[in-house]
Amino acid sequence: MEEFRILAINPGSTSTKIAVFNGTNPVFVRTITHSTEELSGFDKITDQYNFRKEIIYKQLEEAGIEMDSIRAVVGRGGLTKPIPSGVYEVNEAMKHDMANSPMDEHASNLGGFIADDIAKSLPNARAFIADPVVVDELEPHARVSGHPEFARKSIFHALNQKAIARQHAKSIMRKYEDLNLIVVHLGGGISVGAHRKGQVVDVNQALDGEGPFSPERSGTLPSADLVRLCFSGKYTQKEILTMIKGKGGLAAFLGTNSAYEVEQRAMAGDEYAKFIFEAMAFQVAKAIGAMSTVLKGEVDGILITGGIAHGKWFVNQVIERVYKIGPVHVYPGEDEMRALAVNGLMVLKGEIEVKEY
Ligand SMILES: Nc1ncnc2c1ncn2[C@@H]1O[C@H](COP(=O)(O)OP(=O)(O)O)[C@@H](O)[C@H]1O
Ligand SMILES: CCCC(=O)OP(=O)(O)O
Repeated sequence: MEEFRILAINPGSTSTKIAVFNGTNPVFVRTITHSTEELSGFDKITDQYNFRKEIIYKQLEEAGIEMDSIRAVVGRGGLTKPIPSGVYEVNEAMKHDMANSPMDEHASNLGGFIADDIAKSLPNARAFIADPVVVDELEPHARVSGHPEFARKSIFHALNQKAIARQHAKSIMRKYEDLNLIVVHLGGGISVGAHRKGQVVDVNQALDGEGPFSPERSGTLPSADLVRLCFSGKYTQKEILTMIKGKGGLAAFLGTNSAYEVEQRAMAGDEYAKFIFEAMAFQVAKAIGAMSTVLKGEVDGILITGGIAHGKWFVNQVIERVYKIGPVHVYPGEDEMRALAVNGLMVLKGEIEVKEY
């Protein structure tokens, strides 16, 4: 029997990832990285729409991918309203909410729009998103911030955290729903989630709120100092928001969003780069420690994933601080492309029900 062909599209803050699967078999996989410099030419992330779409079409064309046989285009989902984990067909309500999100922007928003656009240009394809960044399974206590004016939100690498957690559970012949895991995604943004029996009951708001600083984000900042800066007249609102997301973290300290470059610089003797990179590892380890208390110390595993998990030196810096909390497993890169494709495939085969947004 002929396998369904799926196109998976994953716009991240520092990359665009594209993959074509025949059934569960990847026949084309490509990652295009974007430097801070390259992206700083765009005022808003929505302005990157044509840039990212053209990259995708160019890559597919150069690879000679036969498009008409594609039956599903699955994009990484963005800033819709908070929703349960699952696969959602792209519809007008979703596109409206992504375009008018009260949250600041994120590249994953483009995933749903581009998937829809490509699917509409094909003879027999549907557009979906799967486990978008707004998957919300927080327990009630985790929603409370320090002031009733602010509620904590669940915005994180839901797709990869869940995919890696399930992959890990399978590898040890257990069910994801039976395990307590701390999953750490080290990408352009960094999220650290407490997965209790298959539910992400707490996680840092990795977009523009809190947690460790990351290649392009500031993470938690001292709040009163931030307020004073906002009212100092030195910066516009947009400039301050860009300090928090886009040009915060490594980009602010070291002028690059490439953790790979920072690691190379640190290894070549740049003491300042090494110090900042160590500080990032320190903050990641501290977040893992915090999530272990959410799980009341019952931690079956700490899973470290994302692009930066390729960097042994950084990962070791984290491990030496957290190995007493629970067994650590490293899954470098991500399983997002397969997760997107498999989710689309399961819908096409009728194995899971597609959810309506
Ligand atoms: N071999 C490596 N060693 C260290 N860091 C790496 C390596 N490969 C990629 N990275 C870093 O991973 C980060 C991107 O991670 P990724 O999960 O692809 O992010 P995103 O999807 O958010 O764009 C970048 O800072 C990149 O430099
Ligand atoms: C918005 C949370 C997900 C996230 O930060 O993704 P990237 O690391 O790809 O920017």
